[in-house]
Amino acid sequence: MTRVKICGVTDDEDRDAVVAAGADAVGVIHGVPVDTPREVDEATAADLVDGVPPLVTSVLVTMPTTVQEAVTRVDAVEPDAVQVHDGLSPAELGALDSRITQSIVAVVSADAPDIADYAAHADALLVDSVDADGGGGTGETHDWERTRDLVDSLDVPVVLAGGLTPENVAAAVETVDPFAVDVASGVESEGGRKDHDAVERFVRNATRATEGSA
Ligand SMILES: O=C(O)c1ccccc1N[C@@H]1O[C@H](COP(=O)(O)O)[C@@H](O)[C@H]1O
Repeated sequence: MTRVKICGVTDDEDRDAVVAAGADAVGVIHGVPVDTPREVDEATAADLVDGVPPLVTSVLVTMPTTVQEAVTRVDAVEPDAVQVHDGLSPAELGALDSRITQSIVAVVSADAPDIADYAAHADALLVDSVDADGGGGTGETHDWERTRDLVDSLDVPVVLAGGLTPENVAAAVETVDPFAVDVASGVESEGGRKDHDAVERFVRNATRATEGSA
């Protein structure tokens, strides 16, 4: 069954709507050196994570430049998992793993040369359409067939992200058969605000596609 993560909530109302829609995971973005309306400050990130109920996974999405920076953010926000975009090498992810109890989701571009190295040092891989600054939230899709190959060849869970919407998520699930799908800008009414109807449709369409392929 393909799970669903909705990323980039910025207030309690959107977080609660994402949970009510049936998402498996909620992403909070903090500590990213890119210009995005979805980033929140440390205190807001910690409050949003604190309000995620049991049995739903809270994910801190961040772009640290050092292991210590990642540890400091994880300790402050206390998520269930940390999603690391850019900045850390596979070996540094291994070092991070020894210093935190949270699961690590490593973000890679579908055409990166060192995907297997990241897979060896992470609990899951998130394959995204990464921009020139290493950030996500691009709203762009990538070659889903390449990600399907990763699903078939790697042992770690693979999360599909990049340009997903309520309209294309069913086709994405059918093509890639990922462990989970992840969306940020594709379910917004404006930058940083979730469209609750779109969130519900995204979760429903991803779930129905999963049931159809079972
Ligand atoms: O969403 C952002 O602004 C962002 C900024 C920096 C790093 C990661 C970010 N988001 C992640 O990118 C994926 C894909 O986003 P989209 O659906 O294409 O808009 C998103 O799921 C976040 O995990």
